[in-house]
Formats: sequence, C-alpha cells, structure tokens
Amino acid sequence: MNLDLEWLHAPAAAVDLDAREAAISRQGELTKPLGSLGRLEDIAIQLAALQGREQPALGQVQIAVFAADHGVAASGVSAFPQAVTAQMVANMASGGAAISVLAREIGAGIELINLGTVAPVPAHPLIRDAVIDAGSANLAEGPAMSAEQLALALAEGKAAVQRARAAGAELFIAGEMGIGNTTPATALACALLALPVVELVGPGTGLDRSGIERKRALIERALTLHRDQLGDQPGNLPGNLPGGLPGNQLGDPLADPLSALARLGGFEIAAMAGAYVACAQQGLPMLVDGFISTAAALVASRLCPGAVDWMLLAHASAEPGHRAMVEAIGLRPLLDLGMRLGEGSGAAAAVPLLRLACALHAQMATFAEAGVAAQAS
Ligand SMILES: O=C(O)c1ccc[n+]([C@@H]2O[C@H](COP(=O)([O-])O)[C@@H](O)[C@H]2O)c1
Ligand SMILES: Cc1cc2nc[nH]c2cc1C
Repeated sequence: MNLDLEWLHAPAAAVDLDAREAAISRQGELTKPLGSLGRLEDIAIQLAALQGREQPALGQVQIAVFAADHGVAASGVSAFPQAVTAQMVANMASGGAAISVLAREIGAGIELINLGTVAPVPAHPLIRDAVIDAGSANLAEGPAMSAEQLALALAEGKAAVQRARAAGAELFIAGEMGIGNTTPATALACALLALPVVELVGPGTGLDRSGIERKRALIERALTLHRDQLGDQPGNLPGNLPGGLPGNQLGDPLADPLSALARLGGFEIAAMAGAYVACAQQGLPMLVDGFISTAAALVASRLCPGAVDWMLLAHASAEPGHRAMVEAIGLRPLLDLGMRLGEGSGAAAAVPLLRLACALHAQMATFAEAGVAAQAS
C-alpha cells in the first residue's frame, strides 16, 4: 500500500452549476407553490448539481462500515466492553445488525472493513480484512497511531470509494463500529473547533453522569498531553511523515487536521475521513451519518474544503457535541429522530427521503403540462 499522503491535496471535483440552475428552474415549473416541498426541493437541486443532470436519480447506494478498536477503551470511557466491536462486525455480516436490516430495506450494497479489533473477527464474504493493528493506541497516553498507520487507514477509505464507484454507486455512506470511538471523535472535534471538552462530551453508548465526567477529564488531559508533545517537535505528524502543516503556522499544533487525526483519532475515523476526501475528489455524493462520521467529515472538510459541496448530512445525532461540528462544517441534518447508533444507520434511514425528492422532481407535472394556472405575476 502506498503510504504517500499527497493524494489528499487534490481538489474536490467541481459541481455542475448549469445542472443546478436547470433543476432550480424545473422546481419553479412544477405544480406546487415554489418552496412548498421545503428541503425536498433543496435535495433534488443539490443532487442535480452533483450528478450533473437536471433530473437526478438515486439507484445504487453503497454502504462501507469501517470497524476498529481503540486503546482508550481501557480507560473506561464506554458503557460496553471492547469485544463488542468484533462481535457486532460478525452480527453485521450475518444480517442481524440495524445496518444490515436497513441496507436490505433500501437495496444498498454493504461491505464491512475490519481495520483492527482486539477480539477476532470471523472470515466472511462481506468482511474485508484490512487489519492495521489490534486497535489504535490509547490516545490518553500518546499518539493513537503512527503516521504509517494513518496513511494506511486513509488509503483504505479511498479504496472503499473506488470499489463503490466500480460497483456503480451513485451515493456513498460511511458507517462505523468501534467501542470507545465517541472519545476520539469528541477529542478531534475539540481540537479542530477549539471548543472546551465540557461543551461536546456526551454519553456515547450510555455512560452515566460520573462516566461522562471521567470521559471529560480524560479528554482534557489527552489534549494537554498532545499539545505539550507537539510543542517539542519540529514537525507535527508522529514519525514526521510529510503532509501536515507545521503547528506554529496554525497557533494550536492540534489544529492541523492530519496531526489531530493521528494523535486523537482511530483507524475507522481516519478511513472515513479518507473516504470522504476521495468521494469529493472523484465526484461521488456522500451521505454523512452521525457523531463519529461527522467528526471524520470535519477532518475531511479541513483537508479538502470543497468536500463539503459533495456532502449531505442525514441526521442530527443525539450525542450532544454533534451540533457544534455540524454548524462548523456548514451542514444541515435532514432528519432528527434521536438516533445515536452509528453503523451508518441514520444515513441509511435518510435514503428513502433522497429517493422521494428525486421522484418528485422528475415525475411531478409542470403547470404547463397539467394545465394548472401558475402564480399571477
Ligand atoms: O453515530 C452516532 O451518533 C453515535 C453516537 C454514540 C455512539 N455511537 C456508536 O457507539 C459506539 C461508540 O460509543 P462509545 O460509548 O463506546 O464511545 C460506536 O460503535 C458508535 O458506532 C454512535
Ligand atoms: C450493541 C452495540 C451496537 C452498536 N452499533 C454501533 N455501535 C454499537 C455499540 C453497541 C454496544
């Protein structure tokens, strides 16, 4: 696998502004008061711009669930044991997880990418063995991963997007499974948004008040540790792999997205960030899921600002820190169902909405076709 990070610097593909204009004008001709279908109109217009056609359609949807364990789980930051990561990957493969059901219901392709867990993951046709290590290191004690591991994880995300495109996907959904991963996601958000931990930390899988307090203190200590460690280094990626910005150009050394990702992230979060950048570069629309996916989307938006044009945000996660990330990226959730599962489940739940938006846009009669009087001018 190529450990080069240069590919991350390629720009996002351009969106088709002519198709967007054509879709806007069609929306004005359909038999409804303009704007009355609310965000369903916006979805159709955005998809038109992304697909480069006046009338977008959503055929093949591809879901890639990235799974990995986290050394920080040893610090007691999750309500569940680490073995659940591997057990849930097996459950997803055998069809019993929420994302398995949702993928079947929406007719999506699904693959499970095992980036490294503590407990063994069984061999299965749906599971791709992409093990980097048996989980990332404990971010409370040092960098979560080496620069080489970071490059591998990012490249796995890009490779998943290439497979999705080869399979004819018109929409990419990244999901994740990783006990403990709300801790790295929260730490990343705090580093990249320069917000206090207390504002973003939450229960994840179900921590009680004292558990959340322990998680907050741990993330605060970790951020201080990494800022101190980076202060002593000339470069800021662990192992000094080229690609990051010197911290002192940014004020806070942890504000560099690659540095923050390597030190505070996890393999599945890095893979999702790589996938999102690749989607934007290759012009594949992506539907972002919940809290952890949005942390990866935040990293991607910092690495490749044009990536945001290619993103739709499926839902508002119940995890309290989600909103700050969403607002910073400049996205708006489509659904608000109180979901906080991950796996790509919120994104899969929003796919029917996207399909309905496309169907309305394509199949509604225009005022002229239906002989309905248009608004008086
Ligand atoms: O996506 C979300 O909004 C979300 C919010 C909270 C938890 N999760 C899932 O729960 C796991 C992480 O929670 P935790 O408490 O172990 O950090 C991980 O497998 C995620 O998929 C997911
Ligand atoms: C059972 C279970 C399923 C999950 N799916 C995503 N994260 C999860 C966490 C747990 C604990």
